[in-house]
Amino acid sequence: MPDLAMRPNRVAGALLTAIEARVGGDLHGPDARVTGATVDSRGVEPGDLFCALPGENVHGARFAAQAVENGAAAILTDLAGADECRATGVPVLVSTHARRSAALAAAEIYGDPSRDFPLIGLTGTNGKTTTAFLTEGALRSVHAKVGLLGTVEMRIGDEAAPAARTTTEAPMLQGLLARMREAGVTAAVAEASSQAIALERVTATRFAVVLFTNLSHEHLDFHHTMEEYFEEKARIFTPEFAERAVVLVDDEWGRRLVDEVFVPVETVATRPGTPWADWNAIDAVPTDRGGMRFVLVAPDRSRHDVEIPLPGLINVSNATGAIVAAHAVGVPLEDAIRGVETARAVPGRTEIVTTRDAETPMTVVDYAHTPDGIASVLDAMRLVTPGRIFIVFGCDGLRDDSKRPGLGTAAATHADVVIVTDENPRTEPPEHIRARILEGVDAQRPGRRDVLEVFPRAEAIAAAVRLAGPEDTIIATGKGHETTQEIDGVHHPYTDAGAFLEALARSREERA
Ligand SMILES: CC(=O)N[C@H]1[C@@H](OP(=O)(O)OP(=O)(O)OC[C@H]2O[C@@H](n3ccc(=O)[nH]c3=O)[C@H](O)[C@@H]2O)O[C@H](CO)[C@@H](O)[C@@H]1O[C@H](C)C(=O)N[C@@H](C)C(=O)N[C@H](CCC(=O)O)C(=O)O
Ligand SMILES: Nc1ncnc2c1ncn2[C@@H]1O[C@H](COP(=O)(O)OP(=O)(O)OP(=O)(O)O)[C@@H](O)[C@H]1O
Repeated sequence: MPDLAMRPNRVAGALLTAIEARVGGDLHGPDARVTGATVDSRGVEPGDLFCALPGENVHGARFAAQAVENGAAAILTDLAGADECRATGVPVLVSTHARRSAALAAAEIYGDPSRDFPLIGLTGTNGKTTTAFLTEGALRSVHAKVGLLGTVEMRIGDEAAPAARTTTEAPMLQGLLARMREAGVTAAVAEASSQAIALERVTATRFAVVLFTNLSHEHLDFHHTMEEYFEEKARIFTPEFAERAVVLVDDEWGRRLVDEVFVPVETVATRPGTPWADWNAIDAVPTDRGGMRFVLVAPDRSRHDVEIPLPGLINVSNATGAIVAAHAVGVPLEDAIRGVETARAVPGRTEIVTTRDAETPMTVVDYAHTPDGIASVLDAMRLVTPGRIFIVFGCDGLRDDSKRPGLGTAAATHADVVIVTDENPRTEPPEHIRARILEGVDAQRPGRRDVLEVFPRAEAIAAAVRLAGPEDTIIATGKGHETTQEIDGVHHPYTDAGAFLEALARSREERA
């Protein structure tokens, strides 16, 4: 797979006075042309505007001198960073809203690339990455070169790079979009996390369509309340960001969003019991290949058969959202359906590691890390499991502590055998994280029947493999596509798929 160039090769750039006019800050120093933008001094290229932003640990202005040494032609910062940046001698643009200004400046420098091809934005608690891959498939059915930006990877046609975060910082996002335009991309899809919206990473980005998947408990360490979390997501359903919207109305938040959307909106219902919407996915049943078959009813009441290789109603929702969003940017409906049916597999999301045979269970790697995600994926696996469902999971350290009991309750409610283990504890004591999850397990299953606490994680997977029979399914959730486990600041090489394969090989040897 060829490496991905993160920026365009040719950039006209922008004058600082033009940027000042757009962002509304104060320019100190002479006018100059800047030809790129970055928030990280280590990634500065000659001619860049270095955006020195306040961080959680340190102010970016601390790195102003290093940025200038690396070739930064000018700096954008806030009042707190102004003196340190001005001491470097390059022109400094000071803005009271530096994050927002950085996004607007980057869009100006790269020539507002999101206006030059249809970009679909996806937001919601669960299903963004899966829907992004499915949407990419739908777009590919008629577009020769498609872009994708999300949690797993950033991709332009056949070139790709692993992604560090769901939604990258605005200057990199604008650079990537400009690179897409230069490379001949004619349609793209991008995940927009709620944190990214709050941190202005998608500001100055124009979405032809924004899609809302669902909302449930997540990131409340950052957003504090569900109300605030919802309001943040709702921000991109306005003319500042979007031309039109597609909203899944399976949950109360989607139904509420429809009333607050300020752009033309199409509604989508994908679950039994959801009131009839513009688009409806009905009669969903599992296929004997482990996927789902359903009927999509279009607004003109025409009926379309859809068959996807992914399990459960969650993926019926994801596939339907992808089809409707792609259709909204001009992909003919039948092409969008065929494209979703044959989309690239999504790494680490309901990904089957081994199918069941006469002796061993089916093993699955997944990325559910919210209570709703765990409940939903276990329900999805139930449809393809004649026996018991084992779940192996933990929770990341230094993230939303309040969701941990909810994870435990969801697992104890929807799985048969619950194995609590470690995920990426980071610098938190792992036993504290496990204890918080077990509080929720106990609320649902006070006697702890079929509940185990096993660590390290590979041992937990091995324990599940020892206990499960051929009719059973073992699902390890929370790490998905990740290739390391972060413990005490060290990233240890580790994959759940590798742990499964090793444990299965060992159990085969023991039986032989
Ligand atoms: C809260 C948040 O957004 N944090 C991001 C922020 O980190 P920070 O504020 O701690 O940065 P810092 O270390 O204090 O540094 C301050 C500034 O100095 C700069 N710097 C730092 C060192 C240096 O040598 N040179 C330099 O210029 C940094 O680029 C930064 O701009 O700036 C860093 C550099 O851009 C990001 O890596 C970091 O994201 C962290 C990793 C993160 O976890 N972010 C989460 C909240 C996040 O964005 N998650 C969402 C949602 C995921 C989901 O869908 O579930 C996402 O979109 O991924
Ligand atoms: N529509 C859905 N509703 C609820 N849960 C879902 C849905 N789609 C997927 N999931 C579950 O959530 C997990 C994460 O899915 P996915 O990566 O597609 O979502 P995401 O929104 O991109 O999350 P993140 O940004 O954290 O990666 C999946 O592994 C699956 O267990």
